[in-house]
Amino acid sequence: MAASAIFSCDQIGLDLGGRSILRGISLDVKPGEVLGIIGPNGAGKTSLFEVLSGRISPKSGTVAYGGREITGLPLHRRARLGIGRTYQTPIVPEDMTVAQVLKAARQAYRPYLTPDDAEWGAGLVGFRIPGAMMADRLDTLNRRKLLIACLLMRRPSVLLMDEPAAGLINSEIDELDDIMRVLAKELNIAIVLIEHRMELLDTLADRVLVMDAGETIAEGSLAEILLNPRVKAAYFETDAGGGLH
Ligand SMILES: Nc1ncnc2c1ncn2[C@@H]1O[C@H](COP(=O)(O)OP(=O)(O)OP(=O)(O)O)[C@@H](O)[C@H]1O
Repeated sequence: MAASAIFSCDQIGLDLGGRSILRGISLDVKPGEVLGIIGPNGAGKTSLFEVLSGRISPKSGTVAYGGREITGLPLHRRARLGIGRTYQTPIVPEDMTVAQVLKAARQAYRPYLTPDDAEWGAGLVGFRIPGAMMADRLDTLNRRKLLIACLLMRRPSVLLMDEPAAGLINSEIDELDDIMRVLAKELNIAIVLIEHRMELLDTLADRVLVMDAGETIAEGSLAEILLNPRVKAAYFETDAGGGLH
């Protein structure tokens, strides 16, 4: 792990359903840095997030946060350390108002947070929906904003974001892009971002890691990885099937 990294994994191996899903995946991210992860469908990106967030234990390898090994720590304990995760589909509770969701997040665990904390989190993502609105009536962008606000009020130092732009139109993606830049560059949050939109990675990612079939095939700036022959092969060979994801 690089000396200044806040979060890292080393040589992660994972088997699921008797199949090898991840082999030898290592990465690290520094405060304020955005690390993009791309790769074709089935490359193992989401499985890697399962391991990084603590939902699944790897077969081999380690995960570390702030210089401390946390491989055996479950999801809720990692959240308390300051590692937040967002999912591809922004699922919000069906029977709660926006205010109730924010309150539940404030009181999910100690220390309980104040309404000011929640307001701060909501303000950072520009979430301006009245508290009385039912959360399941929100559009995709506002669902994402609400869920990110719930994480931000805890002042996380690492965010694992799985395709946060999925289901958004271009103007919304631009807004999200601005929000993420503020989180990384002004709040100094380390962000690991699964994203297949090159435009978003181009403006946001400091480095990009490319996965294919459970392995890392390239890592570097977006310009560098696009010139990499293995990346080109993975990109063009899978293009008919949807390209990089
Ligand atoms: N619970 C599971 N049991 C068995 N195999 C699984 C399980 N979860 C995922 N896989 C397999 O692991 C491989 C990696 O899947 P994963 O969803 O991590 O890839 P991905 O890169 O996120 O793909 P996508 O871009 O389509 O989301 C796939 O072949 C998938 O079928």
